[in-house]
Amino acid sequence: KPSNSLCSLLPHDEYWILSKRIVTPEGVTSGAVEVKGGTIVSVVEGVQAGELPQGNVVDYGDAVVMPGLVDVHAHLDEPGKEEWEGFSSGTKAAAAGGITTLIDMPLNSVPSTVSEETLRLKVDAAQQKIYVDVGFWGGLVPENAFNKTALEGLLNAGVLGLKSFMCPSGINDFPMTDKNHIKEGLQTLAKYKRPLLVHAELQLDPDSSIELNDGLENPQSYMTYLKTRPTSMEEAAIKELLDVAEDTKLGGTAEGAHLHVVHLSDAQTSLDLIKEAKSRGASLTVETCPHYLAFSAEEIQDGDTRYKCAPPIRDAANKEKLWKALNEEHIDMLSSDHSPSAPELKLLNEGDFLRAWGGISSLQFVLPATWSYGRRYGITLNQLASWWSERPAKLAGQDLKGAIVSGNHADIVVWEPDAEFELDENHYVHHKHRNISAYMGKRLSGKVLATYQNSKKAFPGTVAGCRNHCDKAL
Ligand SMILES: NC(=O)N[C@H]1NC(=O)NC1=O
Ligand SMILES: [Zn+2]
Ligand SMILES: [Zn+2]
Repeated sequence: KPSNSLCSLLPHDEYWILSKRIVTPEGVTSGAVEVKGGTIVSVVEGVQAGELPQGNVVDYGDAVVMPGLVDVHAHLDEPGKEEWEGFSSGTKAAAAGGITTLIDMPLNSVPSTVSEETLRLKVDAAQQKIYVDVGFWGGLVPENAFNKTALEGLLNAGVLGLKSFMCPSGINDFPMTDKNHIKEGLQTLAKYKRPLLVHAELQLDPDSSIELNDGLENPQSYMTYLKTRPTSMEEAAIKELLDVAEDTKLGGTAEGAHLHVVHLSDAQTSLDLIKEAKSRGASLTVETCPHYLAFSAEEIQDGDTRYKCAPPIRDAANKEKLWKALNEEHIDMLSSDHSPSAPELKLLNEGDFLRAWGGISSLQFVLPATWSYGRRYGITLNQLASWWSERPAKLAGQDLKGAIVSGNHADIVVWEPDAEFELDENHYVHHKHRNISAYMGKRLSGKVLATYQNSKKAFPGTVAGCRNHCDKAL
């Protein structure tokens, strides 16, 4: 149930969104998207405002009309960690950033979403608070991995798939899984034709970070942190995963299940291993996140723990390779991995990279961030729609989302690629804590003008002619 403080669009059940740049799977076209009862009825090519019923038309000129973003990886932290983020602040940030569907991760809230009961707590906590569509991943943890009844209960209760960690997650009630847990979990997922999302880092030598903690190296230097999580950790995890990925092939023991590697940072051997497994027929996809594409380790200032995340942001050469892999379709999609904490845990005063919370806060800015840094690599609007909408919708099993085609949900973002803005103190940020976001202080291009979700306008809330709760809207 969405928030009832949402502002509905125009006082019409049917309306047209007009633009010279509508991004459809066939390409960019000029015309109108016809919406009725929250569904896209048609894309009318070449039509002009004057040819449509007056009053029911919003003409956006040459602003881009694109499918709303589907963020398959965000941590909203409710219930239990309301002081970190929340359904209300998080989904307002999503709407303001052009995200119309967000799939919440099973950890960082208390309790973690690892059973039917804990999923109910999530759903209850979200009631009346959400401004965009929200779905949930469940957790695959040692406790439920060999318990088919428990996993089926969780899947029957509505999680869209499962997520597991191959290294310590930093959350006590979300322990890591090994290869055997994953192999077993995939058997159940096969029956439901659902994916397993994996945080693929494997700690080879647990002692290495202790040495660094002993003060031998400067904990305020990002390079020190980088040494604690080398690319070999991603490589080792992916190597183990590839074994079980074989099971997802046609005719394999887990045919129907799907493996998805979250937030890939290493664009070299780890990516090569993924490519190989794909070519052998494994049902496998991989995502990366805007922070790996926007920033590089060399430019992170000493003590600026806003940039601490796992896996870490690597060097500039790696960043170039990530863009190349995206452009060549070896990386399938993007996600935010919005993972904020209470500001105190970022230890911004001490600037200790080894002890600060690892997680990037970015939700509201992922579209302009991808565009601002990506336009230098010649990315197209259709690529953006594919990485941010079409493929993530498919991963989450949302067949009626992710593309502007008739019959789909009217989930739409309207944005202006050439409009620039400064993320300074005057910029309205909906995240619970603006100061911990890695993008604050940056200048970005790509301004979201409006976000439509089903029969509503989710952002901005105040619309001419709307008499519905505008005071409470965004
Ligand atoms: N628990 C949690 O959100 N961890 C995330 N943070 C991060 O930087 N990487 C993650 O997996
Ligand atoms: Zn992770
Ligand atoms: Zn995450």
